Amino acid sequence: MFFDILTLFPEMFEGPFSESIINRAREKDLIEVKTINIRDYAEDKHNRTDDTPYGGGAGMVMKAGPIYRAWEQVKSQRSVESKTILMSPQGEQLTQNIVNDLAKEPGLIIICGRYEGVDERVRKTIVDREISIGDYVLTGGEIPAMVLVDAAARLLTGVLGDEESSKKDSFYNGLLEHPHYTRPREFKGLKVPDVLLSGNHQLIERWRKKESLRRTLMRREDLLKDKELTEEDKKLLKEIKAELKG
Ligand SMILES: NC(=O)c1ccc(NCc2ccccc2)nc1
Repeated sequence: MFFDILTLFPEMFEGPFSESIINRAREKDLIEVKTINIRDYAEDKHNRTDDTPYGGGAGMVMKAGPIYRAWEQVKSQRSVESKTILMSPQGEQLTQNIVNDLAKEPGLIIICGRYEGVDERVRKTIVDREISIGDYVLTGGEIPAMVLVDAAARLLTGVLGDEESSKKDSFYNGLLEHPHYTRPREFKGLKVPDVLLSGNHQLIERWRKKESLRRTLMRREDLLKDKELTEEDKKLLKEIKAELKG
């Protein structure tokens, strides 16, 4: 899978993508990450990539021309079709389901806006999907782009070793993850739950499922609404609610 990232700050990607999992994935040719500097496609003598907003008001808007020309360039260099994503606060909220979909694409072109945003003609001509990583404004779309690349790349076969499997992920089955423990058995007077030491894998799986449901009920009841619950889930939830009544 390839990620062609259109940005004014390519060097921002050096650090995060030269470390750990993403780097290993790049070395194993599982992913290719290319950054394209939008400024290289500015055409006026001042190399402008932004300008003042029509209609007045504070701030600057990214010009459509340089983004469009950078986009044409990366498009022309890829033999397979790819979706173009704009990272922006006006986008649809990124969820694991959206990441699962996007990770199936052969590649993505990701536009990182700056300033107050990008000229609307960018959306109208080349953007297939506009995505937000949350309801807050950042100085640019670069960090959201890193989030999207990280979340998608880790789902690709071979990127995570089996010790880091993404299969049982919290959002993979629509629930929050159960508590995790590792050595030592006691830390600051807090013991590991006996069931986890029992070696009884059926009991352990039941405990994990129940704790996932408990945590989801306590922290993210909204996730429970979207999930089809199995008979076992319903039974465990009944137990949890009875325990909450004390
Ligand atoms: N919440 C997000 O995903 C996000 C994305 C980008 C961003 N800032 C750059 C920008 C602002 C407006 C329009 C397009 C890009 N801030 C937050």
